[in-house]
Amino acid sequence: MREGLRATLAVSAGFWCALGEMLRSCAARLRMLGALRKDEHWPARNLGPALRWFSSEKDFCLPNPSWSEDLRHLFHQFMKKCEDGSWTYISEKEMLDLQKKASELSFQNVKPMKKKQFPSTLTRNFQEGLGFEYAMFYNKDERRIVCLFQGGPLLQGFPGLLHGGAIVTMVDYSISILSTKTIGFTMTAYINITYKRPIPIGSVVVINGQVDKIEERKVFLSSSVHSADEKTLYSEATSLFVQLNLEKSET
Ligand SMILES: CCCCCCCCCCCC(=O)SCCNC(=O)CCNC(=O)[C@H](O)C(C)(C)COP(=O)(O)OP(=O)(O)OC[C@H]1O[C@@H](n2cnc3c(N)ncnc32)[C@H](O)[C@@H]1OP(=O)(O)O
Repeated sequence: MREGLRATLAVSAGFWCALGEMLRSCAARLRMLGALRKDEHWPARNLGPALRWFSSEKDFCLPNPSWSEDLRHLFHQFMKKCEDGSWTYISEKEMLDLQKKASELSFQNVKPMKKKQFPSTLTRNFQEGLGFEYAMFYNKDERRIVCLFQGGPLLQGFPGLLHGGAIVTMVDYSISILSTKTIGFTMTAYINITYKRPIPIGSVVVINGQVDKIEERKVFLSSSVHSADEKTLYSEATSLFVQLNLEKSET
């Protein structure tokens, strides 16, 4: 009898969780689609606050209701690739740890922000589905990084298309994690990007970054941005990251 009751409660809890997830998913998709509606003046009404206060407890790299089927599909494909250890999933915690360590570095004339004022990195400051939705995977042996990226309506440039600055931001951030994981903290010295095709807002792209060459403190990288089906090459970039000379920057 008690077993039966427990099973009923478990089924019912599962049902409410699934229903809650479904409603959240619909709300996030509707919010994104509402923002994309052509007859709506931008900024769209009823979006709620567009910026979020960052919570370190949540892993924003995991699928959320605003993720499209394409993004979920690619995410699960890459999670499978992680099973043999060749690729590793980069969790939000790992990114936050890097960011925390980075915030401890001292730069000339830069006052570190107080912890309370400290939001996350640019790419995490938007509400779910409205800005940068992404997950990253790292291949240590091949010195590669893959970022699965879905850009939301707040990243609009031309109507319905992603702003080039948002694209290069995501490329830069991905390869900055790659170069940092390869030789320690680095900063972008330059990034040369060629935009070949426009990216529709809400579509999923795959950013591939790789280390081409390391010369002492210099890391040369190349990257590309493709559609999820790999048929369209949207952008290509070459860049130089320089490992921080901490002795110099601490003075
Ligand atoms: C995951 C993290 C999470 C952390 C938190 C999340 C962070 C995400 C951030 C994403 C990435 C960014 O946006 S970074 C932000 C944008 N970038 C910046 O603000 C960087 C500003 N620039 C600088 O601070 C500096 O110029 C550096 C650090 C890049 C380099 O200065 P330095 O350390 O004094 O090095 P320096 O001696 O000048 O140069 C070292 C070597 O590099 C060469 N070099 C230097 N700059 C260039 C250049 N533009 N083009 C060609 N070559 C160059 C020099 O010729 C030299 O070669 P040789 O003579 O040895 O052959």
